[in-house]
Amino acid sequence: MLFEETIAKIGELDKEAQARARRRQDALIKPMGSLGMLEDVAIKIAGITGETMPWLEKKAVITMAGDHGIAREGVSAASQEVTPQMVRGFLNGGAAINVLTRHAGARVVCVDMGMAKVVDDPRLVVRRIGPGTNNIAEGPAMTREQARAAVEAGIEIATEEIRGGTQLLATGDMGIGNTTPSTAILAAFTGFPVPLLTGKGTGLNPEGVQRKAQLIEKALAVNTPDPRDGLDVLAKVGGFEIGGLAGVILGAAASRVPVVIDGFISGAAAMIARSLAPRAVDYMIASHLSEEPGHRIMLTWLGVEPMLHMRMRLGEGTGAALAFTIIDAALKIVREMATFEEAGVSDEGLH
Ligand SMILES: Cc1cc2ncn([C@H]3O[C@H](COP(=O)(O)O)[C@@H](O)[C@H]3O)c2cc1C
Ligand SMILES: O=C(O)c1cccnc1
Repeated sequence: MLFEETIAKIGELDKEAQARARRRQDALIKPMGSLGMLEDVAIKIAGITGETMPWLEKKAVITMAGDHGIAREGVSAASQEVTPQMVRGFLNGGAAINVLTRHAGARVVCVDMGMAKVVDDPRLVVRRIGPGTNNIAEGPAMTREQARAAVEAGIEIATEEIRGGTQLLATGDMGIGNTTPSTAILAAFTGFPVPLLTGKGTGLNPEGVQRKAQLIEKALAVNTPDPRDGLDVLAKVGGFEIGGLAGVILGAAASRVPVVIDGFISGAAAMIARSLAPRAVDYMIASHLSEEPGHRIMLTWLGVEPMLHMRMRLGEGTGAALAFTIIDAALKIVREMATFEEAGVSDEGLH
């Protein structure tokens, strides 16, 4: 029931808080709207939290790991062994996501949603749905029950974090091969031609990208995911970490906590979340535009605008962690800037 209850709990944004936040922005000593997305994101967070001058001190990136049966078809430049190896890297603090979360004053929570191999480490949150998904070029990635269990695990993890005091969440991923199911999800929802959406991921050559696109087309033909049914899309062409991240987004939205969406894989999870609960989009903040060619189409479909253009294509939550620093800046503007009245600056002609 957690799944249905969480979806039912996702409410509208607080329009009055947003109007108050807008008025505050317009009272600050700057031309109206001149801080662009810094203004927009602060107003959005006011709508989510109900506070005109919010401050989100405790932040966490939930980085979920999973493996993919289709990795054995050679859809990635890297081998599947790298998934657990990188997870150890996250736990030991030496990966890009560790550096960027430390920089942003945030934590990383690393979750095993279903790697092929078990990593035995007490610092790892273990919510394994299975030892990697099935090969989507041959049949469904997982059962509908597993898809639901993955989403519910994500909801629980987000809810526990929030209960522990976390005020800003973000999504991150680790799973060799996972740009392939993410592209399949994007194609299933948008109907765009697969070759237009398929990118090099970790670094495939052009022939590799072409083969990857053919395998994605095959996965869609074999499985015929129903774009009106988010759980069906997740079960047929998704992944355990993608389902978990969709759950993190839904759990955050149900608790009125903003959730920063990282790159391409997190974007696919956001598409699943939106299809399950359209209002979940109101709680999403898009961090950056990935180099994956389908990412712009993905964000347009979601109806969110990325804050950063850094030519990044890593995943792990790295773009989201970087976006935390921009969100901090946006919220400091609201709290620390003087108003026209306080500073004795004339606003004649500006309002
Ligand atoms: C060393 C290494 C670290 C990573 N960290 C994130 N990814 C990223 O690359 C993978 C997706 O790309 P593809 O679909 O091409 O496999 C995911 O694990 C993603 O998180 C990495 C990939 C590698 C090789
Ligand atoms: O945009 C991303 O998140 C991404 C792109 C390529 C490989 N891994 C992640």
